Amino acid sequence: MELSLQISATLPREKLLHFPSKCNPSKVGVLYPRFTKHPFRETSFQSRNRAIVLEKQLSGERYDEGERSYDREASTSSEDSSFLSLNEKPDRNLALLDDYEMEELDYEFDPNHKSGYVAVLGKPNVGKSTLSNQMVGQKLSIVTDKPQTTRHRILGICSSDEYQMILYDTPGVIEKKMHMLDSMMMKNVRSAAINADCVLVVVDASKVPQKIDEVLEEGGGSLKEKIPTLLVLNKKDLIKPGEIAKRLEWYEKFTDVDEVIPVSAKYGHGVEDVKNWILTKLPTGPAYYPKDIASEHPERFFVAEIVREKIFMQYRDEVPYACQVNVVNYKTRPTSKDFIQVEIVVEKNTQKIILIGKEGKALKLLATAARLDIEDFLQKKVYLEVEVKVKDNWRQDEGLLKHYGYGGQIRAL
Ligand SMILES: Nc1nc2c(ncn2[C@@H]2O[C@H](COP(=O)(O)OP(=O)(O)OP(=O)(O)O)[C@@H](O)[C@H]2O)c(=O)[nH]1
Repeated sequence: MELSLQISATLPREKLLHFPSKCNPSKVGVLYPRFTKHPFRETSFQSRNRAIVLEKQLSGERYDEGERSYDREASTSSEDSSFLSLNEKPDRNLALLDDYEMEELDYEFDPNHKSGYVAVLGKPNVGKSTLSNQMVGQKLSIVTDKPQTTRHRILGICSSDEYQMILYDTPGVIEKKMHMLDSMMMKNVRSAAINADCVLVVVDASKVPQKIDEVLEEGGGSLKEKIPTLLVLNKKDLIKPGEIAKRLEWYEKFTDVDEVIPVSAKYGHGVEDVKNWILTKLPTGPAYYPKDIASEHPERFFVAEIVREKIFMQYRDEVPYACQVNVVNYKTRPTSKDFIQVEIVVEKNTQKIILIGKEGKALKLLATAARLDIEDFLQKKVYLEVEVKVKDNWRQDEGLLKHYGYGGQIRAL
């Protein structure tokens, strides 16, 4: 029989001060509030294409392949509007505005404006998410002290008046692929570098230096042209200055990268140098996305990620890795708190029992910690309901994995 327990997140904030000793809340900063992305907002290239297609449809004129991509999107979106593709890099030309749009949007064309895609690669736990979050200026990827917490490519957007960098924070490159989930995650890593204008390979400075061939191979080995590559020597705060110089020398000598920059992503040291290096590699061109958005992912994606982060903080060993978090219902209610229903899928009943805890206490603690962060992120009060379900071997089930968003698409509605 399917055992099920629903918990609403109503523990008072004070109770949260008593986290179990194994989790360290200070490791996870809350930086959500500046997020301004609306999930259904069109990007400039989408709106431009929509205008062209509609205009040509009205006049009976044929439209070309590039333009038709909007049309296809429009026709599939009515049947399957709940999915958002993460694989395609938009055509740079489509981001260009015509004279009419420039006037309409009061847009001044800057011929020196730079824009492009940056893939952030590296082994698990080296600090890729921390670096990406620092660059974007807010927390988009979950950061924990456990390896392999990032499961999706997170598209973070870092804009200023002069540039727009689109960052793909990827799951760490893993050698042993234990589950189909691992293989599907690696597939996403591969396509990240294929789409990139430059690549950052992040390594942990506190560890013995290692060749990065495998990381580069997973990240885009089949590419004919070499993409400009920066080696980011992260966690420099953990070693002595003399050691940093030795590591730097080793990586310059034994890897085929264009430059090595030591940083401490956690404390923001050297992050500006990384940005400056990227700027020298990005082509000139207009912004791909409106300047005020920080991610292409919809809010519900981040809600699920926040719950997942809290699971990593609160539970031990294999349990967090066996959890999949899905937002199954998300209702915005203008006159009361938003209603969010989340399911946590685990593989075994024993994991479910651990998640729920004695008299449901552990799940209640988890739900409350998640609710507080979700409220910070959304900047409004929510009613959060959390349910735990068992789905045998979900990490090996291709159909389920695609449904959960590991096939390059995520649910947007
Ligand atoms: N001391 C120190 N710790 C850091 C630094 N950057 C990241 N960390 C810590 O390293 C751990 C892993 O960081 P993440 O950013 O989650 O690493 P990741 O490479 O994205 O990990 P995966 O999700 O496994 O791919 C966290 O505990 C971070 O706080 C740094 O510059 N200095």
